[in-house]
Amino acid sequence: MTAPFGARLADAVARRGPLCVGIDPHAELLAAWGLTDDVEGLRRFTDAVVEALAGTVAVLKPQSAFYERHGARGLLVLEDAVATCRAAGALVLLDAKRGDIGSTMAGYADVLAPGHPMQVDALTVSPYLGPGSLEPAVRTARAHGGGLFVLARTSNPDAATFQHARLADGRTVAQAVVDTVAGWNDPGWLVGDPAPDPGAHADLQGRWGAHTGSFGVVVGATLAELDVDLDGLRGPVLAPGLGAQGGTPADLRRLFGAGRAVVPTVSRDVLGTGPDVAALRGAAQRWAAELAV
Ligand SMILES: O=C(O)c1cc(=O)[nH]c(=O)n1[C@@H]1O[C@H](COP(=O)(O)O)[C@@H](O)[C@H]1O
Repeated sequence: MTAPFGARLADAVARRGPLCVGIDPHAELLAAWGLTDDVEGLRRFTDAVVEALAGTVAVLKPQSAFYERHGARGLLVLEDAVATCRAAGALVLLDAKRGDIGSTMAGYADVLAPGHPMQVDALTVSPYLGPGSLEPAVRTARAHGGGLFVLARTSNPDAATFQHARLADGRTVAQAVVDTVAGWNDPGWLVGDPAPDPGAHADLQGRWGAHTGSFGVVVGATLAELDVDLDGLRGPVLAPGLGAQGGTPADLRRLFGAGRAVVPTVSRDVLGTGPDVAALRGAAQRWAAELAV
């Protein structure tokens, strides 16, 4: 059986460092690389990023939107890239921000299961329909060693409009999302589900301490201050918003300090250095080095 995602992530980070690079083939980037905005351009862009980074970066995060906009043939490009990345030792986090009623969510979550033509290691999901709506995805993830990253406090400027709304108990929506995900990282959650063996990867837990759960949250690196309490999460934090959205390594340190399992993710700031494969690799290495300070 595949090891739990949290353990596999801790392992990948121990070997390759925590950086995640997003594969976001924007039309503007295709043009900047001298490529056509079609499936051929998409494939050449993706191949270059995968060649540059799949052997060195811990996590690659393809943005589904930019493949879907090219139709079924765009998804074939994504499918090939996912398989190549995983074969090269990178974890693949599919950024599709899925979220629907539970019965439909089960279908979306199949992307974490063996036999799916595009099986990935983890998926971004939206909690807008309520905690129960995501439970089928939690079950699938648990059964197959997959992971979920749930949008909690996102990097976009107006995120707080909804995410700072308060529940009857006084918590913000963002905090309620974090607390829900923390519950999923408790192996006792969902009695009867196959729980990860907490002893199997004890050797990997040194670096990230107890933060090796398979269920993480998204918290932007662009926040003025950390306005959610992550102490009980026991899982990873995906931190987007670096580079193009203004977030810096110093912001990451200011917001999250040390001792948390933070996966910083950068897309355009790395991708903009292409199409040269060495330049892409160099940009990712520069980010990794700055983040390590
Ligand atoms: O889930 C995400 O990855 C995500 C969450 C969030 O709060 N903000 C955010 O920018 N993202 C994604 O992260 C990527 C950021 O891209 P860059 O701004 O180019 O680094 C995009 O694919 C976004 O969809």
